[in-house]
Amino acid sequence: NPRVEKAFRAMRNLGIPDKKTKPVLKYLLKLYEKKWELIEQENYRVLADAIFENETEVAEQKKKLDDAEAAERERVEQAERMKAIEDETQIQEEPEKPLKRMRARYRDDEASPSCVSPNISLGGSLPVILIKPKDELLTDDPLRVEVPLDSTTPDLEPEPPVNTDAISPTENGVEENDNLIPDETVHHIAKRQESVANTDAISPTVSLKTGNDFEKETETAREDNNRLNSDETVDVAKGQESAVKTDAMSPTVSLKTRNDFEMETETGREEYVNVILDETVDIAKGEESVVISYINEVNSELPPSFHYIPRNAVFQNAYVNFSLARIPKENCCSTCVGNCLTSSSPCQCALQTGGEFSYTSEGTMKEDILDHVIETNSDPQTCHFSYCKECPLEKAKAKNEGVLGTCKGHKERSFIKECWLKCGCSKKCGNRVVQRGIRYKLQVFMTPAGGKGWGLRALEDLPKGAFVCEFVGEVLTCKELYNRVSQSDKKDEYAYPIFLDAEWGKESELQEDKTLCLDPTSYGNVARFINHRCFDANLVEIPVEVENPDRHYYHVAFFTTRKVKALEELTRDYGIEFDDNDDLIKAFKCQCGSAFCRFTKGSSGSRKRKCAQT
Ligand SMILES: C[S@@+](CC[C@H](N)C(=O)[O-])C[C@H]1O[C@@H](n2cnc3c(N)ncnc32)[C@H](O)[C@@H]1O
Repeated sequence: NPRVEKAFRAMRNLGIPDKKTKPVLKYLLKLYEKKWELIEQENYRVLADAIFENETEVAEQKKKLDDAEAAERERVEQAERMKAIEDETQIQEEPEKPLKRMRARYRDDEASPSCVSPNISLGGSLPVILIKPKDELLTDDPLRVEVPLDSTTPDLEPEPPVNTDAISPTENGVEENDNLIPDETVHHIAKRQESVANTDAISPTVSLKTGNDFEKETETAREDNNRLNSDETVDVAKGQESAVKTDAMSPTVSLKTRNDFEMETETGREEYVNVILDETVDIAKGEESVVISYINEVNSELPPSFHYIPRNAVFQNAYVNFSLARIPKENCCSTCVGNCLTSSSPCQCALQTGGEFSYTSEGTMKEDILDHVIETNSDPQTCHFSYCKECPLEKAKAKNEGVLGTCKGHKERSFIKECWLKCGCSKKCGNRVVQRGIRYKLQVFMTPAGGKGWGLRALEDLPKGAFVCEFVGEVLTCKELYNRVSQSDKKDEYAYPIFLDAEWGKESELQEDKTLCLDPTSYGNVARFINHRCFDANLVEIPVEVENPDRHYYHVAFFTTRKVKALEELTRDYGIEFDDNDDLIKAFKCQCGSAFCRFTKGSSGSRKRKCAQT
């Protein structure tokens, strides 16, 4: 059946192996009474969501069953111990004769054959514990019954045999390479527990609905995600606690609860159990609110080793000081309640950015603000630069080269100012987007052969102005970065750092510990996989002020410059100049494919480079 094959192919493209797709597809076909169009719409979204949700639910059930098994084993062992004690005690309670016999035996062996104290009395009535045969069910949970998939769902449309050659290399990679991984601390393969913890936030109580209901629900959940819930005002934690998780919850539909399943056919249960057995791969090791999978359909390479961190971490000498005292009153909206975006007049935080919030109520960046940033990036004439008297970058280079070069200029940037701790609003306030973390499903994937190595893409369509992820790494001083890179024998493998240089040129005396950059090479997040594209990249980096009014340190966030389709590679302009041999990290041979590629056309000067850096 070509429709079955198409569905498998669509799921493979999302990194979902056929063996996971098969049971859920069967289930949905049955549920939707073979109305394929409900499954096929939005590029098989119902199917993909059901697989993701099913995995979580099933993993939880598996854990419960494992716990029940362990408890049962413990009960059995306890029963055996009690039985042994009872036997011993009965011996002691026998009349004189056997007791004497025992004494005589002790004397002979000069050691007690038993550790039972003569004082122990069990009162004669031990509980009766039935020991079940080993292969019997240890719980009465029908989900334990594992039946081969092939014997299920007689009413599924006939399928063509699955081509095992075409099975996703991810699946093979996981199974075959799992035990080759030497270090548990690296991110390669998240263990099942991590994925369970990570998807905790997904409600198991939502049932699958038919087509329209499903769409409505998805839509509503997405809106809920982005809009303020009016009840927040009564939430003492202002949504900072569990809401952090639910915030980021994927607005999709879960498979049924166990009870629902019990009411289903035998088939439903069998499929449910079979999905348990698959490992989930999460590059983020459960650190994000969404699972970040990886897939390699090109070769057998695994993603590079690094420590996944969801937030920046200071390496050593960088001066990054967050304290409530350092945030002046006028930099926060302490009297606000709920959602600042819905207030009739701009709050203090909005006043920091000209009285206007940067975000829409849907959680995307406002189009005019975004367009302005994109325009200034692409048009060198509109860029404004400030120049350092003694540029920290040049000073750091001079340590190696002995000559102090002149500052090439630092672009003046438009900042986003988000609400933070000292603000009165809720965590769900519409002016808190970047700090709530990744919410779209992302995937690390191997770009086509001979290309750019690993890249990043989304598994769902993204609107224009969507926040994709932050650029997270170690916070280093320029000096530390230069020392680190110049001493490294793997200069080519450096993930491009970002300099937090928005204020550098404005200060006459810039302290060394305040000239900062972010290096994601060893400690970073998913942004370290974003490849470069000259000028017309679909992501733009925007500085975000969150917890610190001091612009020596800020966050760097990536937003989409236009609508981006699911599976399209996400790219950013690194701002490198390909003919600049002066750079510490050597430029690569650019394969971005852009009509404006600076590598193929020859680099056109430092101003363009600085513009592209945002
Ligand atoms: C920040 S990493 C991006 C992730 C990287 N592709 C990987 O496999 O880990 C930067 C490296 O990716 C490669 N890269 C990024 N953009 C590229 C492009 N447009 N053309 C060729 N290689 C690129 C270069 O090797 C570069 O040093």
